[in-house]
Amino acid sequence: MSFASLPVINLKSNPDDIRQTLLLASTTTGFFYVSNHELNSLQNQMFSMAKEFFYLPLYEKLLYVSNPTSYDGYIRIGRENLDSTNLKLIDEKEAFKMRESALNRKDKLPNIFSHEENFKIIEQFFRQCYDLCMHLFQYLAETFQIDKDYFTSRHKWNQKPGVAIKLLHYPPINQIEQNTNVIRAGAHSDYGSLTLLFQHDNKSGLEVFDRLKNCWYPVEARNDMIVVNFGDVFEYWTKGMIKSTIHRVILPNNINEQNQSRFSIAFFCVPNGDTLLTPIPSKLIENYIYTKDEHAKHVFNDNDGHVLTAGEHLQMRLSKTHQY
Ligand SMILES: O=C(O)CCC(=O)C(=O)O
Ligand SMILES: [Fe+2]
Repeated sequence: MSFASLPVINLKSNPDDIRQTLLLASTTTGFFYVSNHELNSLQNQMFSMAKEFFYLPLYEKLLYVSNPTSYDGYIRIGRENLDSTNLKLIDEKEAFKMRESALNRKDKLPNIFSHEENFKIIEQFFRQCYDLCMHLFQYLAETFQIDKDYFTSRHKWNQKPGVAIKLLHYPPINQIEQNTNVIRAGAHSDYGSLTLLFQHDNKSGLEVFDRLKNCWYPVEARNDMIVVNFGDVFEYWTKGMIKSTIHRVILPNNINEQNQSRFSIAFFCVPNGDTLLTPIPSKLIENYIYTKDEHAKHVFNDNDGHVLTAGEHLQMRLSKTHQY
């Protein structure tokens, strides 16, 4: 398993192979590709919709601006800066975030998303991303020799804070003011349990950080494969055995790509809010020697003995990266 070429989980391969690759990927790179999934056409429809939204004039997008209680809605450039260790670094991206509860408040969504056909696509996309995560969780539970429903029972659909979709647009960099300290998405780990990342038009820029070698590796953008990564929750649940790998999106150095937008879509799977971030009851974890990792400072900060819940952790991380 290497960061230079991320492992691939072929969903149509045999379950033993899937379990084995999943265990290796989760404990080494924390990132892998999923091939042979069934989200291709939905994903393309989601990208068309996202483009239509981001090309609206700013004043229209601002009608749906996100707020510090829910963090849902439109996030304008500079308002979410993912590297919370470098407050001067600005993320040149705009985003639109919807939690699954947005599906119950259709009238509050921009017309592009509430329009009947598009709304159906969003619903299906939510559901299929969620089902894919649950499927991977069952394999993972088997790998760790715990109850098959251990993870899925902590991710009940329709419970707070709820899974979320984030549409992302990174504008062409010739539109960026000179002399500013910018990146497309600052270095960060994800806050939930699992993230599905859909890339588009083969636009590169995503990089993953190898803690052992202390260097960054590019992740090839593949339209046909989903990039999947583990978030902080699994790092807590497994005493650091599963890695919540740090990643970022850099500005392109290729002049062609500099003049173009980059679009991506993230699906964030998060456990139900009251889920405790205590180690899973697996023999593999019991025997695992917990080493406090310098790169997991964001995860293992001192909580004075208080056991965090997934909801508290999420809120804490969100409040550090959003400016209002
Ligand atoms: O746009 C990308 O490729 C990555 C985005 C990301 O990592 C995030 O929003 O958490
Ligand atoms: Fe991320």
